[in-house]
Order: sequence, then C-alpha cells, then structure tokens
Amino acid sequence: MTTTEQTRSASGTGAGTGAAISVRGLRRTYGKGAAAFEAVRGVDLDVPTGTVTALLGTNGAGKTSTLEVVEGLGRASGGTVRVLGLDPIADRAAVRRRTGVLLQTSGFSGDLTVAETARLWHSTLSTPRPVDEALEMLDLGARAAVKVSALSGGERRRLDLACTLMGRPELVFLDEPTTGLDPESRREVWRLVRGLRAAGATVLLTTHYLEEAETLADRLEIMHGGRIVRSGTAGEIADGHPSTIAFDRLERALPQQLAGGVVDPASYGQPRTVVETVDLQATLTALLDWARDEKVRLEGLDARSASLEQVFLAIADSSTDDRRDAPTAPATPKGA
Ligand SMILES: Nc1ncnc2c1ncn2[C@@H]1O[C@H](COP(=O)(O)OP(=O)(O)OP(=O)(O)O)[C@@H](O)[C@H]1O
Repeated sequence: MTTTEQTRSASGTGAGTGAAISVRGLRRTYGKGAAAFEAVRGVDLDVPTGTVTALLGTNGAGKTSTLEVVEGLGRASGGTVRVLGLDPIADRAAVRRRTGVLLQTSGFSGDLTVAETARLWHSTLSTPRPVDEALEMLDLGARAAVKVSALSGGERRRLDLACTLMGRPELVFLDEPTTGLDPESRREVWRLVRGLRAAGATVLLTTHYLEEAETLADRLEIMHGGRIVRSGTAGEIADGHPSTIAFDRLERALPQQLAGGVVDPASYGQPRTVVETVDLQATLTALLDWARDEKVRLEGLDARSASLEQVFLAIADSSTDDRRDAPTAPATPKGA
C-alpha cells in the first residue's frame, strides 16, 4: 500500500475546502512583570487544507513558540487559534486524534527497542497503521530489535517520524523534521511529505533549510522578531528582492550607471564587488558592453536572480528584533 492509500482522507477537509489552521493576532509571553518577554507578537497565519506550509525564521524568531500553541502544547497570551475548526486546547482530544506532531526532540526511552517503542506508541492511538508498516515506511524494519539508545541520530529521527505518521493524521506538524539527517534520508522524508500532501493531508513544518522549504512547501511564512514578516510562494517572496552581479574587485571605477548599484559586499559574505539590480538583463548588458569597450576583464563574473536565501539574509541583517526593548502587551489568558 502507498502512503496515499494509507493516509486517512478526512471527510470535508479535502484540498481547497478552507483553512486547516487559522491563527489571528497570536501573542505569547514568557515570564511576568519586568522579566516578561513577548516571544510572539501578533501572528496571523492561515494554512489551507491539503497544502504544505513552511514556517521559516532566524533563531529565536518565535517559530516553536507559535507551533506549540497551534499544537495545543502551549497557551497563547492573546489571539485566537482554530485547528481543523476546533480549539486546540479546549478540544484537545478531538484535535489530537486527527493530528500528528513531530517535536524537535521526542524523549523516547533509550532502554526500549525500536519495535517496543513503536508498539507502545501504537497502543495510544485509535486507528493506527500496523507497527511493521509504520517502521517500513521509514526504512526501520531491519532495526526493529535494536535499542533506541543504539540508534544513530538519523535513525532516531526516522523513528520519531514513524510514530508521528502511525495514526494516519490528516494534519501533520513537523518541527525541523530533517535536522540531523544525511542527504539521502532527507530526500526520503521529502518523499514522505509529498506523499502525505498527495493524500490530502495538511502539513505545517519548520525548517532551517531553505532548499527544503522551497522544494516542499506551497507557501512560506518567514518569522523574525516574533512576527511574520514575509508570506507567499518562494517565487513571490524572492520577486520583490534585487538580483545580483558579482565580480572580483577592479583597479578602476565603474561607470556612474553601474556604480549606483554597488552594495556592501559583506552583506553577501563576499570580498568582491556586488551590484544589485531590479533588471538583471539590462544591467548585465550594460556591464558587459562597458567591459568590452574598455577592455576590462571581469574575473569570477557571477550573475544570479534573487533567491530565497538572499531575502532571508536581508531580513536577518536589516530588520531589528525589538522584542527585548518593547513593553509587552497585557497578557490575556486563552479562552478568557
Ligand atoms: N520557556 C521560555 N521562557 C522564556 N523565553 C523563552 C521560552 N521559550 C522560548 N523563549 C524565547 O522566545 C524566543 C522564541 O523562541 P522559539 O523557540 O519560539 O524560537 P524559534 O524560532 O523556534 O527558534 P529556533 O529556530 O532557534 O528553534 C527566544 O528568544 C527564546 O529564547
């Protein structure tokens, strides 16, 4: 059987029938009084049913703090969250039956074998796939008799995933699913995520791998400083950002028309000349025409369209994280 056949198709939650997750004005504050720190500062997020959404962000941006509230594992200080049309805390049992959660660390006991761990997990679920099948899906069949403490980091991550998918969830939360995996295992996880999506499941994942987000996700949400600062497809997000032309430093000045686009190369991590442009073809043509006329050789010439990586680095560099300085909003208990 394929992942597609195995994944429960939720009645009334097929692709295009609305948002599997809807978050409005989400706030989350840690601590109290002068020590209070507002990690999430008014997040709006919609995850359409049957799609994959990637939540990206710099370290400490607030991804896990957001995800925990949506998963029903943490309380919001303000705002509303609906998951499959339900409240993830008040309707925890109903939501849990229909969702699979992969945390950053699973906490499985190292003393149990892979099969024992999977069987234990199996016993907590209402309509799970068979243990053997779940282990085979993650290529762990041959490791069934091995103690969890003896598994490699990548094998442990695959065991976590096998348990997450065992309950045939229609909504799956994956917090950094491929961290610690080798490239081959990472691609295997990507294949599984695509299979889930093809079966009509909804996936919300966090990742630090931009390639992973670009490859897997229908939509990206980029967080910084507790807020979502960019949303859209990878193409939409990169579109508003300039393309770049880079080459080794020259002994002579560039013509005015090109010099205007020269930026600090350090922001691209390069000790070279970097020219930003919103019209790559026109600027590159002007540069090459000038180089030909002036008999200048442009060593190490490199021209590239805007990438998600550039946008991400620009967000991390330029926009400030003002959470530590700002007063926090009054904390309102969820459901109050
Ligand atoms: N229990 C807590 N008490 C106080 N501060 C916390 C707590 N949990 C998280 N934070 C802080 O909230 C901010 C957001 O943390 P969070 O883990 O949500 O970020 P993240 O985007 O998931 O980061 P990473 O990519 O590093 O995992 C960080 O500054 C973090 O130090």
